[in-house]
Amino acid sequence: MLNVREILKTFNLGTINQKIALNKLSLELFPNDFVTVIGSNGAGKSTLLNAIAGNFFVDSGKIAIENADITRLPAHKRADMISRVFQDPLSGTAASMTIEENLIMAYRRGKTRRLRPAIGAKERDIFRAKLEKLGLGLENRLTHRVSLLSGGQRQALTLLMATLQKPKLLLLDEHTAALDPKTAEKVLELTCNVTEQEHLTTLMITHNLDHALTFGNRTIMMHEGRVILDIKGTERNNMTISNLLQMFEKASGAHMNTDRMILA
Ligand SMILES: Nc1ncnc2c1ncn2[C@@H]1O[C@H](COP(=O)(O)OP(=O)(O)OP(=O)(O)O)[C@@H](O)[C@H]1O
Repeated sequence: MLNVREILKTFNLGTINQKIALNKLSLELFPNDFVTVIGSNGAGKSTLLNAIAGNFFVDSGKIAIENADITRLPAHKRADMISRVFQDPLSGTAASMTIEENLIMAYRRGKTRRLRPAIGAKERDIFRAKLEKLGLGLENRLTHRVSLLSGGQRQALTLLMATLQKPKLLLLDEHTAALDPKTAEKVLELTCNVTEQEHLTTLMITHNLDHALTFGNRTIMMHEGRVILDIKGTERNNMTISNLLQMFEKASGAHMNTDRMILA
């Protein structure tokens, strides 16, 4: 599904600030994989998602989705295939627009750009049905401005918008980290529901080691721009957080060093 082959990304090449953020990293995702990504600060997790989304071109290596080489495809041309949700609940939606105006933009993504009439009754029905599944009562607030919603409601709406047109790949960049624990759990539950219902292939960065082992079917650990562990199947099912930390230390020769790590 996603095939990342030996990608290299160096920032500030030839300067005192030179940094190899991705060091010939390889990763393969299979259809319906939900992979959680953990690692120390500066391990290259966000840079990996940026490379896949096309925020920059990698220095070398190859990125393919469903066997199509996208390595040199600009970000806007990857946007039909790849959806991304960021940490900041304010970043994924347009505050001054209504819920239905936000949804229609996502719904018509990648479709012909000719002038369209206003939102139709059929589209509203689809939005109501999808919003109802979130269980947040937003189906009755289609014409409310998004600025009136809470952070959790906005992040749930962003998630819905990111998956309204089924993406080939969903990238979640610590998308619950800025929410209070209860809301974070709710948004994670919604994430699981939508990825299962839509059979999505997903990469999710998290600093919460419990979430890393609980959600999805695979966990990868990154260190210094590489994937150093890929845990799945029975090994993952039986894994405790303490095992995970031990494995990290053995594979990397370092302590997992993160200012935001949540152990449980
Ligand atoms: N645009 C950039 N310019 C220069 N250096 C960068 C840039 N983006 C990332 N880096 C550097 O690349 C390395 C990897 O950063 P990245 O943000 O991918 O790490 P991360 O694993 O997501 O870390 P964190 O858990 O702290 O968010 C870091 O040393 C970072 O300072």
